[in-house]
Amino acid sequence: MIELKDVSFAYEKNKPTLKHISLKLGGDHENIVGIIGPNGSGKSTLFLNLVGMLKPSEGEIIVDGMPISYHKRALNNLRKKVGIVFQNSDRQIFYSIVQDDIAFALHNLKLPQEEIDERVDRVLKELDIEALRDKPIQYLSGGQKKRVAIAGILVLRSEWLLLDEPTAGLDPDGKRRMLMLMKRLAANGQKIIVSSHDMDFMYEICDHFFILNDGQIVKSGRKQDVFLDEQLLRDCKLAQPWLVKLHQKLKLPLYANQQALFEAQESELKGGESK
Ligand SMILES: Nc1ncnc2c1ncn2[C@@H]1O[C@H](COP(=O)(O)OP(=O)(O)OP(=O)(O)O)[C@@H](O)[C@H]1O
Repeated sequence: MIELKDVSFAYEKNKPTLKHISLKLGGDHENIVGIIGPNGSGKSTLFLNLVGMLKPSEGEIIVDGMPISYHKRALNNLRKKVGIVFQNSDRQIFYSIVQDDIAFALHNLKLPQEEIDERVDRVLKELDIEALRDKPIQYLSGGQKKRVAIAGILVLRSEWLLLDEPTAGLDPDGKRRMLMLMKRLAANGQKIIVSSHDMDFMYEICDHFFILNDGQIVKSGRKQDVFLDEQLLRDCKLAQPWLVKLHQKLKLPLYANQQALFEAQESELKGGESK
């Protein structure tokens, strides 16, 4: 469980970017938590506070019952628990060849070579990037770099995975793969915190949401709690997912994902045919 207690953060004195945030992450049935909010609302700043790269100006962050300690060794231990994939993949790629980059943090942890090889092999397969194994990173596309950056964090097998805009720059197939990967990880018990401006993606993947606006949490809850309030979404410059629009404008049931909608329509069509 990660708990924020009255956390504020300011890059510049007296101009807080995060304002008195109190929340709990990692409750039952909340494997994938979404942080949504307009540009500049503080999502990335919140993520950097969660991994100890920024320190709250006020309040504290408690991970598994212990307040984050900002000493070097404590922060190294925290990174084993909470991994982050930045919005900009270049920020976390250090080595020139894909497999060396993915193995980098594992060498730092001084794991035996055999285990490093096994973990790297597995993650290359999982992300379907085995063909990139020996490629120089400078020749990869943006979407490929994103997958390498994610691989470099997944190998650490941290309990928490923070994904800042994981679908930015991905084509529709890349987005679909990301969705499947996150579902697979969550089904295996991985706790994920994700932020994205793609509301259809977030609606489908997240179990629980926090809306951040101007550094404050203005709403939290499940899909139906946060996405049915049109006025709130407008105030926070957020789009309504298409499944929510179908529900509100066409009075269809509120489907959790497009598969549920298609299955329901299909069985209705079949029912009509058999009459
Ligand atoms: N290193 C920094 N120094 C000073 N101000 C910063 C710094 N990084 C971010 N900010 C400011 O903090 C505010 C929140 O930025 P942040 O990147 O956390 O927002 P965000 O919600 O992630 O935005 P986006 O959706 O555009 O990624 C913005 O006003 C931004 O200009």
